Amino acid sequence: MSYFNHLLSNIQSEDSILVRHIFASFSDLYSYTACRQLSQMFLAIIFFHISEYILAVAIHGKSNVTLKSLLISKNYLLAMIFSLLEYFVEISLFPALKEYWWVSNLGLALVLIGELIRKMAIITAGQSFTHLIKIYHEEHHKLITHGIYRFVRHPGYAGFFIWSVSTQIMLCNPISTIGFAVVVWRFFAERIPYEEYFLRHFFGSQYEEYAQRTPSGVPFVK
Ligand SMILES: C[S@@+](CC[C@H](N)C(=O)[O-])C[C@H]1O[C@@H](n2cnc3c(N)ncnc32)[C@H](O)[C@@H]1O
Repeated sequence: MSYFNHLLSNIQSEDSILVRHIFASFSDLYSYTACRQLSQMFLAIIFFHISEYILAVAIHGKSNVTLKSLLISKNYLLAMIFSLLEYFVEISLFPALKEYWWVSNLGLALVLIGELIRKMAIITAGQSFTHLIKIYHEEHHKLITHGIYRFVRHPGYAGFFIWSVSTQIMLCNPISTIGFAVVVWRFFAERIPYEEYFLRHFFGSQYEEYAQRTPSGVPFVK
């Protein structure tokens, strides 16, 4: 009996050494830092795209919404893949860079703020908020100047700008933080005048007055 107990305890202690060894190697590869930051990133992305689609269906009806409302383009995918590559290279070569928790947590807070601003815009504008820019005036398209649109003219874009750049701050990715800021800013700096050309056409002086008293919401875009 005592022999078996001895054998059992030997096996248990050898097992636990082995298990600890496996866990140590596993945690080297997938450290707490990487697990937490990457989980936050994937949750942020999944929540953003699925909620965009669900809101579009809820507001415009399923028959008027396509998978394009998931807002996943080829360029967007490439940017996200680049940012993950940057993350893996940096966590392997300069792991200390990912340990600036105040930076990562600030990014997380801004991701939530950006998401909230964008979703407030979509809900406030309702049917007037379409993922494709309207170039013909439809009857149900009303000028929205209340709620979050009282403070900025493009809360949907401002929210996305904050959200996308902050995903990179959250990952402590310096190159992608700058890259995302430049690319997303340029995209909106071109899109806003184009969108407003039609809004001025649809709503005339009403839009002009609104634009005069309300900032765009995207930095350095008038
Ligand atoms: C993707 S939504 C973005 C809306 C807005 N730019 C924003 O960032 O919240 C684009 C559509 O919203 C419409 N839109 C933009 N501002 C609007 C406003 N203040 N009132 C009504 N429709 C607006 C545009 O005509 C366009 O078809």
